[in-house]
Amino acid sequence: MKLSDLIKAVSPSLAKGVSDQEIQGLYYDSRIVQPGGLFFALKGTVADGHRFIGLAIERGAAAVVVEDRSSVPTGFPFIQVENSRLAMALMASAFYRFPTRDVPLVGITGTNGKTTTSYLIEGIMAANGVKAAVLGTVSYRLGEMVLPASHTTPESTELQSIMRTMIDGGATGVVMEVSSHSLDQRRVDGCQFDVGVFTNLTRDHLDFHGSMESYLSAKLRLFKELLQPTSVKPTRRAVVNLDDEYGAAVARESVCPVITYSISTTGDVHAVEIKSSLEGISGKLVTPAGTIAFSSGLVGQFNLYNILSAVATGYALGFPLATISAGIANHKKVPGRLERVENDLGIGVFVDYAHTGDALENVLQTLSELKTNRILTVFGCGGDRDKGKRPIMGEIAGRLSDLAVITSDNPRTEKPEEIIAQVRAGAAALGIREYDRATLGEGLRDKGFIVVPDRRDAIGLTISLAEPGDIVLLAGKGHEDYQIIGTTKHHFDDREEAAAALSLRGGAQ
Ligand SMILES: CC(=O)N[C@H]1[C@@H](OP(=O)(O)OP(=O)(O)OC[C@H]2O[C@@H](n3ccc(=O)[nH]c3=O)[C@H](O)[C@@H]2O)O[C@H](CO)[C@@H](O)[C@@H]1O[C@H](C)C(=O)N[C@@H](C)C(=O)N[C@H](CCC(=O)O)C(=O)O
Ligand SMILES: Nc1ncnc2c1ncn2[C@@H]1O[C@H](COP(=O)(O)OP(=O)(O)OP(=O)(O)O)[C@@H](O)[C@H]1O
Ligand SMILES: N[C@H](CCC[C@H](N)C(=O)O)C(=O)O
Ligand SMILES: [Mg+2]
Repeated sequence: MKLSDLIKAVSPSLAKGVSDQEIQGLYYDSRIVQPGGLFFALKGTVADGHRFIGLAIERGAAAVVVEDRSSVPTGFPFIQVENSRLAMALMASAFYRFPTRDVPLVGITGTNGKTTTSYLIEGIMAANGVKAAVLGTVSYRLGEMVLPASHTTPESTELQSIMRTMIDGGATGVVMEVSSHSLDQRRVDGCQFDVGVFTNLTRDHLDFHGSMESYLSAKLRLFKELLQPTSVKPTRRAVVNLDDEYGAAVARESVCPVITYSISTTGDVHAVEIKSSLEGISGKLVTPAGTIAFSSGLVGQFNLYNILSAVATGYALGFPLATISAGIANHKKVPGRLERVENDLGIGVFVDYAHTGDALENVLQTLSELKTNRILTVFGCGGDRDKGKRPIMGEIAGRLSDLAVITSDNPRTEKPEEIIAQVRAGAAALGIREYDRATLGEGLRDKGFIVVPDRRDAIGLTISLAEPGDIVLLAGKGHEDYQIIGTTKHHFDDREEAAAALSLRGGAQ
């Protein structure tokens, strides 16, 4: 695409040397620039991309997009903009021929439930003959075409490129998770959403956002700015969880019509006659278009919320009720979300991605309502992430489990023992018993917790202790097949570790 065409996507404050040069690709990392590329200088949290302009030019960049032109060599073509990330998102959309103009696009934001909701919406779309590309934490996927996910929401250049590839490859719809980081960093500003979904807002990522207010305002961008009607998509909808503390604010701030959902009758979409067990949830869905029965293999009240958000989205997209209900029944299994590790020992082993206080509380609450015996929880907190959630998660795991096993979860560049000490403080403050291996060897007599820093060891120990009827929850890593220590990813999969520990007892299936 010619630079003179690409520049039309933005309103530069100044541009020099822009002509018909053919742009071969878009780059924000100087280290991978190819000849003929357009380099965006981004001011990051660690480095300032403007420092790497010289390097990008050496590697053959044809022009640069900058916020500050002082580091551009005299005579080199540049485009100066107020916000390089925003310019990159808009130009990426144009470069890849506006992928989201022609297909329905659903964006889901919120602290928890995005991945699960995206899989449910994929199922509803499929029941309506729409083949959806699903982009999020687990992978970037279109049917059998699966790309590994670097981020929950990729950077705009990757995002637009992936969507273009998937649409050309047969996608007729796109469902994507929209993380708060991506809203803050303008990764999705080149997207034309049809529906924006708000699931909930609870504590997470305060290392990045600083406060709940700024975390909320990042999420609100989707509803206040990105759902403005345009000539291409004049009818847009917001789908909002009215039961969440911040739901009313999101509904009030939305610039398009809002469809609310709730587990009480206050929501435009709600559910009645609910039956819930370890096998799943069933009942009736009430929508402005009528009422219909539903049944799902998903477990727990939090998943009822995910079902309601997906149903409200199906309704917002104008799908018939019967297809919505069929889609809910047939959705693709969500990897690592209350995923059962089968065994012959009568132990309920579940791998789950709960890595926030709210998620952990929800999943443990759900399991404790459904349990027949004890709950043993293995969990940790990620390094280089929100430190404040650590004691909170320690307290929740200690309070809602018979035994909480505190271990490591992606320590990254932090010292595992320091992370663990912060988690431990929350459990210890409950005044429950702290075990060590020797005292635990005598049996789990009282409710308590134990620190086992090595995750493999922690899983092995916990499974060796479990009795028939117990529930073992392995929380925090879900679908992840790695443990990040320092900056290196080592293969590690909770599901494989659990199966190995079960087979030591002769119980793996
Ligand atoms: C905190 C955060 O979101 N960081 C993202 C951010 O990096 P940054 O601002 O720190 O970048 P930086 O290192 O300061 O560098 C600034 C610029 O200089 C460039 N550079 C740097 C070095 C060099 O030699 N040459 C060069 O050009 C960099 O490519 C970058 O463009 O911009 C980068 C480029 O887009 C992202 O890859 C990076 O994601 C990092 C890897 C990350 O871990 N992000 C996580 C926290 C994240 O985004 N998570 C969310 C959601 C999680 C959830 O909801 O659970 C997600 O959507 O995945
Ligand atoms: N609606 C919900 N409310 C609260 N907790 C939930 C909800 N749905 C799922 N959870 C819990 O949160 C965990 C993560 O769920 P899911 O992956 O769907 O959320 P997510 O928003 O995509 O998370 P992430 O931001 O990390 O990608 C689940 O494993 C479960 O424990
Ligand atoms: N996308 C989230 C996932 C956290 C999962 C947990 N296993 C951890 O590493 O903290 C993040 O990067 O904060
Ligand atoms: Mg997710």
